[in-house]
Amino acid sequence: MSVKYTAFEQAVYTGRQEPYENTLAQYWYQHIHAFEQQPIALLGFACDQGVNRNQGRIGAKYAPRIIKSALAKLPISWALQQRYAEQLSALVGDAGEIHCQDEDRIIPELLEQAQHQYADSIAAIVMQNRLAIGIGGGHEIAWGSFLGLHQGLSAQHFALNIGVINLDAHLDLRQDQYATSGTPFRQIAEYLAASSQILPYFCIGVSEFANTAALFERAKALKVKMLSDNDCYRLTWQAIESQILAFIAPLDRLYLTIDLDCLNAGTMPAVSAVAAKGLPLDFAERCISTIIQSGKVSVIDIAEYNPHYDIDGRGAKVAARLLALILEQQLLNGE
Ligand SMILES: N=CN[C@@H](CCC(=O)O)C(=O)O
Ligand SMILES: [Mn+2]
Ligand SMILES: [Mn+2]
Repeated sequence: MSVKYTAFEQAVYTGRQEPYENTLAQYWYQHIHAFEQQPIALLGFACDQGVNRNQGRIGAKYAPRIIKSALAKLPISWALQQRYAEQLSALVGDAGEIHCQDEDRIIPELLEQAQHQYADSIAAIVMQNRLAIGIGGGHEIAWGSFLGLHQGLSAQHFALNIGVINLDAHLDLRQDQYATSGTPFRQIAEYLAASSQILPYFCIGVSEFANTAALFERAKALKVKMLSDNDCYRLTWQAIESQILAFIAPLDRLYLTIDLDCLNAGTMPAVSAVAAKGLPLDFAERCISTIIQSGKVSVIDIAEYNPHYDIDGRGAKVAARLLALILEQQLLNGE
């Protein structure tokens, strides 16, 4: 029962062999290597402790390896190849995984240790001015991602007006006896409140049927900006985009976190808390593209994929597609 670090594993990155194709037949597995100086770093957070403490269905600790392996098999777009030509292998690095080795039991302090170790690695990436992409694990990854970003920016004395955008059916503002996958944004808000700062927090996709009135009351007290799952279906994209842009405008930096249970269950069956309604994948992708195009995103994570509940690997494909979209948007940004 301890926290363990494992480095980049070449064996995760395999895919089709196409020796008879032309040179445009390129896949991510051919171009992701150990993290050194690449502009984007992937960091796994293999952890079930947060979901277990939150009375959920465990299994998310297996996610980082499976999601990386699914990403490995996706092709690299024409646009990226045109832009980067011979440099494709210098774009994305794998910084390994932090494992919260909890043996499926609730263990005091172990999650906290894992979150701090993960945060330190995120901070190191942020200090190199690279984009850090965390792959959970449950949504307890969010406390580590934010802490890492905050520490990384503080160490460089950079502006700390950091906003959080969370694509999620849940507010994750729970009050509990300890940190869980349901508490990260309350933890962040309290951390900032200790230095009299307010957390700019925008939750997109929040469901009235998946959060108690106590949570909505806390969200109101913390001035959380929300778009409900119904809003996401019923408002025009123009109205939603303008809300996202208005939220981002006054901020210096952004932390984007994607809880996969924001998606409809057909698209994303592989989560602890399956959505009864859930957002369309296209909507989530539009939001993600708009947010990345702001150029302010320093840390992104994807949380809650649980392979135990996947159907024919479709959840892994969706998670990998979102990751590939993030890589593409970030790398083509500023064109
Ligand atoms: N990551 C957090 N998730 C949800 C889980 C809800 C559930 O298990 O039903 C939350 O705490 O609200
Ligand atoms: Mn959720
Ligand atoms: Mn969540």
